[in-house]
Amino acid sequence: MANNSANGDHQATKKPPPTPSPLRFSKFFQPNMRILVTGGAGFIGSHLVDKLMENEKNEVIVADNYFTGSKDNLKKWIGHPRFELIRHDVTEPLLVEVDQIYHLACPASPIFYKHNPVKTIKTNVIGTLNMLGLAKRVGARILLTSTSEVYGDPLVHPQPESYWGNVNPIGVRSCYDEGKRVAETLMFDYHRQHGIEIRIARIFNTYGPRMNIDDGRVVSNFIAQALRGEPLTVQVPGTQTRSFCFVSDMVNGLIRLMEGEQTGPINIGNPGEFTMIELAEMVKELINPNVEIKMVENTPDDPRQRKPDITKAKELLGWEPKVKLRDGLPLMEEDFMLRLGVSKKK
Ligand SMILES: NC(=O)c1ccc[n+]([C@@H]2O[C@H](COP(=O)([O-])OP(=O)(O)OC[C@H]3O[C@@H](n4cnc5c(N)ncnc54)[C@H](O)[C@@H]3O)[C@@H](O)[C@H]2O)c1
Ligand SMILES: O=c1ccn([C@@H]2O[C@H](COP(=O)(O)OP(=O)(O)O[C@H]3OC[C@@H](O)[C@H](O)[C@H]3O)[C@@H](O)[C@H]2O)c(=O)[nH]1
Repeated sequence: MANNSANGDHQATKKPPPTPSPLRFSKFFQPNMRILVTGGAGFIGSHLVDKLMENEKNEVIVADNYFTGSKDNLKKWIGHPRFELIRHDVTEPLLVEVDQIYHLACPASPIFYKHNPVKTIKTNVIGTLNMLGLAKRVGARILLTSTSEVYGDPLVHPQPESYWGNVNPIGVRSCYDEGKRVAETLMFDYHRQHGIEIRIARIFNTYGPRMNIDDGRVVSNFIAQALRGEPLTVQVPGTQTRSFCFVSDMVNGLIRLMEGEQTGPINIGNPGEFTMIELAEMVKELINPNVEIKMVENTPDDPRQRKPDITKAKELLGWEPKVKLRDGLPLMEEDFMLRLGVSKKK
């Protein structure tokens, strides 16, 4: 009898191929993109996670030490098959297999970053080194959320990315602003020396739902004070300016930067500029016309003016903010009313 296999005809002996694991066809276990978000339990991070999770092809891993963030911000994703939450401090190395890293971990409110300045600078320097080491090992693209604070108390106004800044290297804010400047340096050195794909966003003041109620930042302070019927505390002189970006605009800008071809640094912020007195008056008008505005002491090295030049973001990313301060404040008020358990004060 002819041996079928001898003439290359394997018909008789051929076994069917092994059945692939059913997981191969599950959308949950075949993500196109595994994304690490450090600081993902915080304010901006948790909104970024919400947006990334909308895409069924993304698997999202959050690493956070809960210093200023909370599991509460991520509660709708806990237990989801495409989501993982790790209690982890970025000053320690992290071994995970990912394609993209959004590196946000760092306290952002001045009262929190000044609380333990040595830890803040370690988070910025050692934390960023660890995340760059991870990016290098697994070939991931990494985005750093730097800050407008790298411009310090700026002498150029508005601030373009080409401005090198006016930062006090030994002041009480230095753990944060110099920390972020070193983090930017590390990003570029890893890029030049090791070819790591980097993205740097310089974020300007961002506000929105889920900010910590007693976070200490100006928008959350004023809204909480207005809802509690307490005086709005404007720190002297009150003529200092900031430009406030709503968090949904910020998240869209960060994703646009990560997905595009530009390393940055690129300013992401809303150029609408307000003095702190103007902000207090707007909060009073929109939220509680009965509250007082009270002038209080300021802290050292408070930048006197801040407004992003977003020409690069517009031209290179096709991004610009959409939500005006006047429209964003009521969205934040709703969230604060729920969390404070209070009703409208009008
Ligand atoms: N919100 C803004 O106006 C603004 C402006 C400029 C830059 N940024 C940057 O954006 C990022 C997010 O800011 P945010 O406003 O969401 O602040 P946030 O404080 O709400 O979030 C920071 C998150 O990082 C976590 N974290 C802090 N140190 C950590 C560590 N060592 N290891 C692991 N996790 C750690 C915190 O627990 C928190 O969840 C920060 O990098 C901040 O510097 C924010
Ligand atoms: O109750 C308050 C709180 C703050 N302020 C003033 O409001 C201005 C903004 O202060 P915030 O604490 O909100 O934030 P800052 O702009 O100083 O720093 C922020 O900058 C960009 C990010 O990197 C950080 O989120 C944060 O450091 C300051 O001039 C401050 O003096 C008040 O007038 N009243």
